[in-house]
Amino acid sequence: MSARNPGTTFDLEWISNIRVNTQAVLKRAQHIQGQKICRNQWQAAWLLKGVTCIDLTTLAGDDTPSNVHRLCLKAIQPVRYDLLKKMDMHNKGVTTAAVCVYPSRVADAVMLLKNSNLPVASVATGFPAGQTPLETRLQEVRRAVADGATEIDIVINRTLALTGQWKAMFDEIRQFREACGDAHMKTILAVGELGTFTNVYKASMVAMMAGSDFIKTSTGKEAVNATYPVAIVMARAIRNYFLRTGHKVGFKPAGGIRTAQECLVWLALIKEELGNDWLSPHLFRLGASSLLADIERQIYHYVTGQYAAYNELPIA
Ligand SMILES: O=C[C@H](O)COP(=O)(O)O
Repeated sequence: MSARNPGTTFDLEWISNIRVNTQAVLKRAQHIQGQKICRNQWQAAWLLKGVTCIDLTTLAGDDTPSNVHRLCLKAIQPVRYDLLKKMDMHNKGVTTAAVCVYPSRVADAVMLLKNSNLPVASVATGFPAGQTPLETRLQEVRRAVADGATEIDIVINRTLALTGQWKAMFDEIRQFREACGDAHMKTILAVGELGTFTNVYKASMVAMMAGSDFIKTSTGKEAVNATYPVAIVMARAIRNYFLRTGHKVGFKPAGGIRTAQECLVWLALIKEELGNDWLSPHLFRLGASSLLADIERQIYHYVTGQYAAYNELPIA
């Protein structure tokens, strides 16, 4: 993780005159999606970079110690040994960036990962809706930290954002930040529920002023989750926050990211909008529960060159 973001005092001026140019954002997103991301020979290497940035996630009602156990084993060895060997990466300790679970499963994950360097991230603050009393949300953060989570993914209070109560939102996030103690805090904006790009920009800036170490798009439970236009808006807020304060805040798209191709687009977007410094797990995470399988499949194709022959297609 990057150096902690100490935050600033609340500065209304930073957000009061913001009007995001929707057309310009959409055009930029189209450009990034439409371009050829990288040459074929580099795809496996980029995908491996993507793997190291994944917060491997399970956030389901039927989570149990055993599926968290499997998740942790996968996080420790996300890509088959023979594939890593072909890429000469078998001795490099390739893992995902972290695992991400509900607070009740933190202790299971911590126990499984105690001999690895892998951090356990916990969602908290009434994830996904955040509609519980403030004291309950704070208590949930403290409990997850006490159980061993070193990263906390909080959700913002969308009611405050949608009613323009930015100072109140700042104050809440500040309290979450204090409750996190030494744990890093990722702040989930739930962008699909914020209505406008302008609100997304303002919420990003308020979250960073309040001391978030990362800003994250979505819980994965909203109708609309991580999209490229919204990511451009958040990346520009991160850039402006850096220019004003000198602090680099990380970015985590999450929700609905399923394919290797999407992973490559996300890496390209980060490289173009924020630069190479952000292309590391310290400043970039992909929150995903079902992305790894496709990445592993694509890496297999690229490093072995073994595509199924046409006459092997099961269409008899
Ligand atoms: O924070 C991570 C998200 O909840 C994961 O969403 P997903 O299950 O759509 O990959």
